[in-house]
Amino acid sequence: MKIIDGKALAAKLQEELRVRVEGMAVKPALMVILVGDNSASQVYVRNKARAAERIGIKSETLFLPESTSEAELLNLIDKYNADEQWHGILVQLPLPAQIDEDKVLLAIDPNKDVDGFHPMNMGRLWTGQPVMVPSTPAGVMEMFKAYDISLEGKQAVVLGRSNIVGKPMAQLMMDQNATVTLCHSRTQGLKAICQKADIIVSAIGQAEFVKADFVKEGAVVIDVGMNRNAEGKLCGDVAFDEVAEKASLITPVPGGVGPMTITMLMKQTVTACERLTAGFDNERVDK
Ligand SMILES: Nc1nc2c(c(=O)[nH]1)N[C@@H](CN(C=O)c1ccc(C(=O)N[C@@H](CCC(=O)O)C(=O)O)cc1)CN2
Repeated sequence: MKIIDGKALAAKLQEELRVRVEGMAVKPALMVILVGDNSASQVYVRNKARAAERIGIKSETLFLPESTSEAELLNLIDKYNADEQWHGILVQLPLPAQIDEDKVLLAIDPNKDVDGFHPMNMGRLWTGQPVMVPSTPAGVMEMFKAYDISLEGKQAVVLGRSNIVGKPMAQLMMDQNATVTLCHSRTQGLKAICQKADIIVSAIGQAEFVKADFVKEGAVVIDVGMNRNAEGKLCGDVAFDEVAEKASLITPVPGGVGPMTITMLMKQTVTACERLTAGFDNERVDK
């Protein structure tokens, strides 16, 4: 078994981005909006700001109170959509209950939607014209590339059907000619489906859900989960120690997919800047 080192790969890709940004006449700029006081989200936005700084991306984080109304947030998004100094706008999820997440994601200019969550960017991904791709699945694809994991003709299982991970993950793997089974909480015979998989990507959000008896000998196991176990320790969806004995390649948590998520967000911010400064417009299908 070999461990896929997301932290090392992220550092390498961030250094490549730093060099790319050094050569850009207009420096990319990212606006991050955090509503409320979710402690995990605070860690993530801080890590995004640090990564941006390392790469040479200008970034600002707007900390809004938990009581922020939907209208207030939508007004701010309109303001940053119109402000040419910002190439990327990101609203950290989850949002407080009074704010409709779908409305917020729809309000972000698709050209500045560095998270790739706008329905237009989702639709473009689904129809084979990706522009902005959700960072977590994009990060997993970079891991496949870096570790020479071919998806061609492989049986892949994705656990979890969220818009930000499961669905785009399945699409990206299909684009590389994998046969993908997208499983979820109502899937019957889930273990048997997993046992046939060459590649398992788990984003189900349950600590140690994927056990050794789910996994075929030699399978590749990617853990997107970010959970706390009974002792309050950060862990993924995969029972790492026992699954590692059967897998050919496996990602740890922490230090696996997480750092890649932030790196891919930075990459998309650089791309958004390049596209916007070159006058590309996502809403035109010919671009
Ligand atoms: N607007 C967005 N919101 C959320 C996204 C997203 O892509 N865009 N994804 C997640 C949170 N997330 C990024 O925002 C994220 C989660 C985890 C990590 C990470 O590096 N995890 C570390 C461990 C960190 C820790 O110690 O707690 C790791 O796995 O090594 C980065 C980004 C939901 N919201």
